[in-house]
Amino acid sequence: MAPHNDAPSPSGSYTAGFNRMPYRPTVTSSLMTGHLNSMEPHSPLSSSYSTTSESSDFHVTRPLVPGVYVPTMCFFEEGTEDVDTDTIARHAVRLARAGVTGLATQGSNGEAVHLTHSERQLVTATTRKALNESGFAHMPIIVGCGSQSTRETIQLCREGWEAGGDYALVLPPSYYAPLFAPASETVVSYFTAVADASPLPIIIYNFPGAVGGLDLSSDIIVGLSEHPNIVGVKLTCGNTGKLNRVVAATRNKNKNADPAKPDFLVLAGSADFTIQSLVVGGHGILAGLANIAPKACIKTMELFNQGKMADAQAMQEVVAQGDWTAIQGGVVGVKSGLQGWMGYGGDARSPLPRPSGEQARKWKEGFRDLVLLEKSL
Ligand SMILES: N[C@@H](CC=O)C(=O)O
Repeated sequence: MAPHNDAPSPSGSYTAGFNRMPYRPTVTSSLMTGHLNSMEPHSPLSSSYSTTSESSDFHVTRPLVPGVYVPTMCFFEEGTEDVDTDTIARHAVRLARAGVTGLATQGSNGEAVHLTHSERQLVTATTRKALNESGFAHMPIIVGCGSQSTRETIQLCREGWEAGGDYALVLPPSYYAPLFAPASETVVSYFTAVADASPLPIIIYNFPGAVGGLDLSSDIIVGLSEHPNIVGVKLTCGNTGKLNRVVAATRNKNKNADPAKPDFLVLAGSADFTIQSLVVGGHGILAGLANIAPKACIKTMELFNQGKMADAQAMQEVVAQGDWTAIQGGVVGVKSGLQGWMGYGGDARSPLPRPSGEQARKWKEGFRDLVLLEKSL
């Protein structure tokens, strides 16, 4: 896939965390609502994180580096189901203080499908503001932007940018997948069109379970990685063979690349295969379980990186067992677990069910060993 014509020359002065040429589509949309304008999500960073780019259109981007990224939960007021900005802010700061590398709003745990466009912006802007005000202005926010049409996905990317996001996590559309042109053609043209137009660099989201089984191959992902505005992938498919192929094919695109800042970030999409993905060259995780146990997820990576394999494996076993509860319970079970152990979480938006007392006890119990480990760290 040829780089887009608008890609600037290699001499560009871009300073973000991936060692590639910057990509600067022109952004003309202005969808800020009153409450977002008053929050000024970008302003606290305008000096310390500005690039010296020739284009004022280009969004300031925080480095995308290896580590643990958390798709944050979205919280709602009891009764009204209005977005609970206080809890969203508090949760973001708790995760940041635990030491995670970045957050993702509107990932699979963020109930994006339950939110209006303006609510999505409110969640992202609230998260940005909370991080900025608590000393984590450097921390990147990835915004879930996948939608069923190319047009709406681009709009969500623009709105995510306006709300203070740094990267867009994009699922392929799936509702009309049986009508897609031969093999991968429609999916490739979708990601290319979105990447061409998005002010946010794109992270491909491969989660077959969320898109009717549509599973992007390593060939497709590696091909898309050539686009200057596609900078990473989250693989929730759990296929570490694919992860290995993608890492191998996207490593060293830039011969001067800093290994701490990979050109193309390859993340495991679930905490239950953290060290398995690190073994084959992965750069970390973007995993819902870190809402419950951020320190255990970080420690698992650290032990592996320190070469303490037996300890890393022992910790991975506890993490994988906890993740089984998260996988079975989904957003309902993770919120219930948070409520049971941390005293906040509440319910998912209707029509997702409220857990019964017995179910709540089951979700809490499923996280017991993991939470005890977390509290010991
Ligand atoms: N199990 C996944 C679900 C989505 O990717 C996660 O941990 O986030």
